[in-house]
Amino acid sequence: MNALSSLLSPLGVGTGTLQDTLKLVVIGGTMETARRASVSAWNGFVDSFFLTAHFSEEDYPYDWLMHWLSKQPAWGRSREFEITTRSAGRNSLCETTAGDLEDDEEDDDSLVHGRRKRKVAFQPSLDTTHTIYYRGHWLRITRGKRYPDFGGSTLKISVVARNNDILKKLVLEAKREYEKDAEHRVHIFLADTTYGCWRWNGARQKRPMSSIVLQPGVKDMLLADCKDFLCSEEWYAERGIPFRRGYLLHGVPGSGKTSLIHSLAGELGLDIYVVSLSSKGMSDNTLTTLMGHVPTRCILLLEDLDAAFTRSVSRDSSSTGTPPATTSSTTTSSTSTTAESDGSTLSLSGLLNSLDGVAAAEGRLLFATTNHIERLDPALSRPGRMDVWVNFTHATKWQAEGIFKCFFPSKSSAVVTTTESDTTDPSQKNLPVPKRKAAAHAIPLLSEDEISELAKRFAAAIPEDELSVAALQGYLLKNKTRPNECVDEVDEWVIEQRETREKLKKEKAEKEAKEKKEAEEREKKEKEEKDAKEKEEKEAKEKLERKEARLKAKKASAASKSDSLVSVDSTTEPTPAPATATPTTDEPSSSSSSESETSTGVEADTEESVTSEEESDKVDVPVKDGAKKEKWIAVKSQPMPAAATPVAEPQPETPAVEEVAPPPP
Ligand SMILES: Nc1ncnc2c1ncn2[C@@H]1O[C@H](COP(=O)(O)OP(=O)(O)OP(=O)(O)O)[C@@H](O)[C@H]1O
Repeated sequence: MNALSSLLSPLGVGTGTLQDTLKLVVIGGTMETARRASVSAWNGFVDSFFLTAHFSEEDYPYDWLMHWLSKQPAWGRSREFEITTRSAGRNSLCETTAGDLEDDEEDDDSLVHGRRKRKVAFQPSLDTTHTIYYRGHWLRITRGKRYPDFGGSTLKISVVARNNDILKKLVLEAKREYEKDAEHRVHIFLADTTYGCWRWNGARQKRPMSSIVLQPGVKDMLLADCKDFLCSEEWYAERGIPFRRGYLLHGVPGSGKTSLIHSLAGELGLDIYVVSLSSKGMSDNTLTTLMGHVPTRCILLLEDLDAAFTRSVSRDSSSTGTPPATTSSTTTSSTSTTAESDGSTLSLSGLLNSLDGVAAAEGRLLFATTNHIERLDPALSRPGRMDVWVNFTHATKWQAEGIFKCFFPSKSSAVVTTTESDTTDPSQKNLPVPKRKAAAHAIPLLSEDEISELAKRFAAAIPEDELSVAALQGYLLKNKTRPNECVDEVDEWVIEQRETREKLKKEKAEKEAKEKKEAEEREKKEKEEKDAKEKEEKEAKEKLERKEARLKAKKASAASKSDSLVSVDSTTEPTPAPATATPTTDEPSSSSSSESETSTGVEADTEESVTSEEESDKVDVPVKDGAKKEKWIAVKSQPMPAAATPVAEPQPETPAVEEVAPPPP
């Protein structure tokens, strides 16, 4: 210590200060170690005594528990919140929590500037733990993230208990409550082709069956068939028939196909899984994966089945899937290009396999809708895949009357709060339940007789099977507060509709004719261009061939020339010494050919050049002094036997390759 104090004395630090600092360090360290030890001991204790259950956002129990938790006051009293206006999970029911801001809002349905007020809700933050007392047990509940980067919530519930009975009770209770609250909603799931999974798209209010007006018996038949199917699993199993049922709803647009499916889903308490076959990235594999992940009891909806066929859904790689008569080459090429460009490689066989292949889910009700049944491949619509076919037509008079009664409930039905009414008319059975809150607009309530009378008059004015039910609905919506005027003006409206339809038809025909004309012109132009190109190519080819022929001829003539020279040299008398020096062997031909090329063209050139070369052995060459001399060519490189070439006697003045002057005549 003395040594230490002597060491520190020059620095001005006293021994006492140092000691105090050391003491603080030791005490602090000890305390931190003790804290960590106790935390880890507590965690060990928790791990050994607590039962822990994990719930993932992708599965239903998560929704049940989130819904249950949202009703627990302790969950709402959390001291760390996320404030959100968005739905956290697939169940919009779970976004409201106890203690949310809605308590202060008087009217949920009130509108601000024509928009519904946004609901603001508290949600306990991620990674915070809440303790809730439930049936004599303390539950420790933590909401966490499944993947730190990609999101996806999980729920962890721990409880001190000997067995997991308490957790089972909790999940069952949460499920019951959820189902009770979700009773009036239909959940919609959409196919995500990127990840090959289903995404929750929203929960819609159930649509009463009574609001769908179809020909008598159609709704009842469908409902009974679906119910019968859902409770016949054993019957199917005993007979070895795959437990699936398919319904094909086909017919004109706006006739209630989709609405009926929504309504049936509500009535049967099923969720709807919608897949669009023409969506981007749809392939055989994706579809098979999606179909394999459809839950057992649900409605699988393939909307606008025929639309898939305009996107080259083919049974094999070469066919388009559409009946041959309707397949134009242009359509095929354009559709296949589109399919390739957006990565859609769905084939009809892939679709069929996914519907009833080994991996296809059982227990689901398959509904397919189409506006063009004639475009469907028979394999797709055969019994076993589509067991029940329902045709939807334009509105009949019966439907017109029914829909009018739906829009203008009579005094007596307006006060009925249940969905059952005692009228004998099936279209009046299960009239839509009156809204909980009075509508902003005042609908004059007429007596039942008055409404019946008006409905009959309305139906009489509607032409049979000419206008869609959706169109009638549009007209009634426009006149929802004026039942009498609505009927008075309906004749006028029908005329208007006809005129509009005619106009649209005419415009469409004109547009089509214009497009056709343009297409023809384009085709003609393309053909002309193609012909011109072909002609050009042909000419170029011919020119090339002629050139090649000329070259060949040149070569041949050169060869024959040298041969003939050799033979001439060897047989003729020796030539006297040349008068003038001559250029090399090819000089005469090249000069004459170039001359002819410029003057007479290619053919003349070829002939002339050949002729000139042929004649070049012996040409009358005008000599300066006017005397005509014969032109002789000798090739130096040609070895000539000494005995046979007396003319080749080397002359001292004669160059090696030269034009020799023939002997004077
Ligand atoms: N038979 C009907 N009964 C009641 N409402 C109908 C009926 N038909 C059509 N509608 C109304 O018309 C609108 C369009 O109906 P929906 O979408 O069901 O027709 P769709 O046949 O599926 O048409 P698309 O073939 O174009 O998809 C909806 O708002 C629906 O309320």
